[in-house]
Amino acid sequence: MKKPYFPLFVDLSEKKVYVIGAGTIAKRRIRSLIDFTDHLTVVAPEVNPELNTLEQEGRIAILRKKFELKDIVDADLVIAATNDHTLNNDIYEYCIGENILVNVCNDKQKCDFYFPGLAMTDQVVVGVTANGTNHKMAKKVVEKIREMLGECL
Ligand SMILES: C[C@@]1(CC(=O)O)c2cc3[nH]c(cc4nc(cc5[nH]c(cc(n2)[C@H]1CCC(=O)O)[C@@](C)(CC(=O)O)[C@@H]5CCC(=O)O)C(CC(=O)O)=C4CCC(=O)O)c(CCC(=O)O)c3CC(=O)O
Ligand SMILES: NC(=O)C1=CN([C@@H]2O[C@H](COP(=O)(O)OP(=O)(O)OC[C@H]3O[C@@H](n4cnc5c(N)ncnc54)[C@H](O)[C@@H]3O)[C@@H](O)[C@H]2O)C=CC1
Repeated sequence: MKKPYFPLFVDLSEKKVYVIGAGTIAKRRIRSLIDFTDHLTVVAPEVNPELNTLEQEGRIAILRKKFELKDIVDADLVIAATNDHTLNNDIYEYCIGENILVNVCNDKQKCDFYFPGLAMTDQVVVGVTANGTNHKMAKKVVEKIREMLGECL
């Protein structure tokens, strides 16, 4: 049986994180990531309005353009979250070749790491995965943990 993924708590504060795509899925991931890095760049021609606000607040940078591989030459971590699956796959292939950690949101086989559901307070960070098998269960567990942490505050 495949072994579960280890919950490694990583210092992303100085890492260059790129999210390609700026739709529904990307927005949720960006909302999670901004608490962990000051170097988050989004590349997409169409951008969810909530992300414009984060840009105005200086919390993310946005390149409003179609993605090109040269956009991520200095990347440490990449999330491919466009609705173009061929492009997501190209991003995956490039990142694997360049040893850049990559997550492709529409294909769990193309993820160096899974994106966790997050529950956070000032003192605690909890990340939850169902090992790629059940994002609905991950969501349910996260909601329970959020309630529990809320009760402790
Ligand atoms: C494997 C994984 C890889 C990765 O890292 O991308 C992956 C993969 C996929 N997700 C899909 C769809 C959706 N995922 C969500 C939500 C979440 N997905 C998350 C993680 C992961 N998703 C990774 C580990 C999963 C695990 O732990 O088992 C969470 C935890 C974190 C986050 O994304 O922020 C977050 C819940 C927590 C939270 O909300 O707090 C919703 C919305 C919802 O559920 O409300 C939908 C819309 C559909 C719906 O509504 O059903 C599909 C499309 C196929 C399908 O529909 O099944 C795939 C592709 C595939 O499975 O191959
Ligand atoms: N939203 C959902 O609930 C689910 C989404 N998915 C998958 O997740 C992926 C993303 O879904 P959503 O966020 O809902 O899509 P969306 O349609 O909301 O957003 C797509 C984003 O990709 C960007 N994009 C398209 N072509 C691009 C290019 N050449 N360069 C840069 N950016 C480009 C668009 O500008 C847009 O910001 C898709 O592959 C979809 O199949 C799968 C299951 C559920």
